[in-house]
Amino acid sequence: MTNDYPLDLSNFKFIGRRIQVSAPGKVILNGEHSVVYGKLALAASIDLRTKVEINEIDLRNKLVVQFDALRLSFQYDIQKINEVLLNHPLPLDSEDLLDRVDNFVKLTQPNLSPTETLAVKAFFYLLIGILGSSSIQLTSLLVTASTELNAGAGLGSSASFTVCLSAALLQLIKSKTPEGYFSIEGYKPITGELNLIEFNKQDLDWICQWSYRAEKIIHGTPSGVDNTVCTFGSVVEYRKGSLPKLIEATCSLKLLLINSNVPRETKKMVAKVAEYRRKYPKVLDHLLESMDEVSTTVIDKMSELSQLSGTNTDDIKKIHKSLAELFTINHNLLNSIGVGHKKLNDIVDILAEHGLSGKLTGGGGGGYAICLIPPKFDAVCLRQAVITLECHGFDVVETKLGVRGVTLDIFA
Ligand SMILES: Nc1ncnc2c1ncn2[C@@H]1O[C@H](COP(=O)(O)OP(=O)(O)O)[C@@H](O)[C@H]1O
Ligand SMILES: C[C@@](O)(CCOP(=O)(O)O)CC(=O)O
Repeated sequence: MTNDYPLDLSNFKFIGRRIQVSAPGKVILNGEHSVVYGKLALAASIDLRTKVEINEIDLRNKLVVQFDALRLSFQYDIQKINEVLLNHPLPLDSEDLLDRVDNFVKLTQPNLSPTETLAVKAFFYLLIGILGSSSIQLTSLLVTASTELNAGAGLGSSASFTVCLSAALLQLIKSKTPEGYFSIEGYKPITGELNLIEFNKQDLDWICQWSYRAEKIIHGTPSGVDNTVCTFGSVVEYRKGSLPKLIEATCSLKLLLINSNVPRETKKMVAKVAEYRRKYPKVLDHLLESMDEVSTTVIDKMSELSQLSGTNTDDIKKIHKSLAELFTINHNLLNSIGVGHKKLNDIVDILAEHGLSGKLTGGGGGGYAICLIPPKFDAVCLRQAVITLECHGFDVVETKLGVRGVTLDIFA
């Protein structure tokens, strides 16, 4: 199969449903990697989004797909997909579905790069699992994904992508089966009034669950924090197996996102920590436990911060100093478990020279670092820090935290 990127989208005539959804990326403020082992993490959505569109098109018997972030386009005959993947539908939680998709992608697109393969597998897994759990037939579709996030850099691009795909496919089946029932046994019916204007709590729970399953393909053993934040948005206290808790206070925090421009893959970094833990279980468990303590202390400090009024300037300063120190401790702990990088340390050093504190975020080994900007921080000094970082080849953007989760932006 050839890569036809970029497709001339004006060649397609839209004839039926038009669905566009978007979901934010995320930053982990504290607790990356330790969260995989059941420790506490604090994460927040950011103001950079992924967008997925599904359009029914006037092109007989074709599924056309384009992923801008990977500069990848491909087309399939629907008949082939039906024969191999959909004729005997399997629910999303079936191991056999994963094997079926694996073989299908290997056979039909053997020349994809490893990153492309992961994205294409996640796509087919969701498409087949979700459509296969409903009574609707696959019709000719154009599916496009684009993003403001740098993929594979620690800002949750993969979760943002799988959340959007899950949401767009859910909207498709909701709009085509107004009775709102999945047809496969074992799937609970969507109950309550059918709402085609926005996603309700029950929809969001499905989207979150499905994207978690697809994240497993891309990540290996995801903790679930990324898909939770990308689905629900906000600032979230997250521990695997417990209900996520929203934290309001941190929404006013400002953050710099600094791209080290060093490529890496989350899956490999998570595997590296697992290997360290296998070799040195006691050492690693103590380090992971310390990360848990860091997250707990940060959450306590943020809750103290939310109780102070704007006039307690000394107390506010003191808490921000503690948050900065805890960021540094967290960064050093992440270095100790093997997910640091020299460039990330350079970023943290440059920030420190300007009176700021930073840490790596997400999978590490490259990708992004983050820096909390204390309130009333000297604007000239902040500008200087940004200029110095840029002179060293790092890209810097300021972002808002705690934005909305997945949204239905167009439905026609
Ligand atoms: N917008 C997108 N379109 C297609 N695939 C994507 C997109 N965003 C992420 N991916 C997939 O997710 C992988 C990156 O995941 P990961 O290494 O976890 O990084 P991140 O920290 O950005 O989530 C990419 O290599 C690709 O396979
Ligand atoms: C390392 C980890 O804690 C976060 C990964 O974040 P990202 O995919 O690199 O954005 C893994 C996880 O929580 O699943």
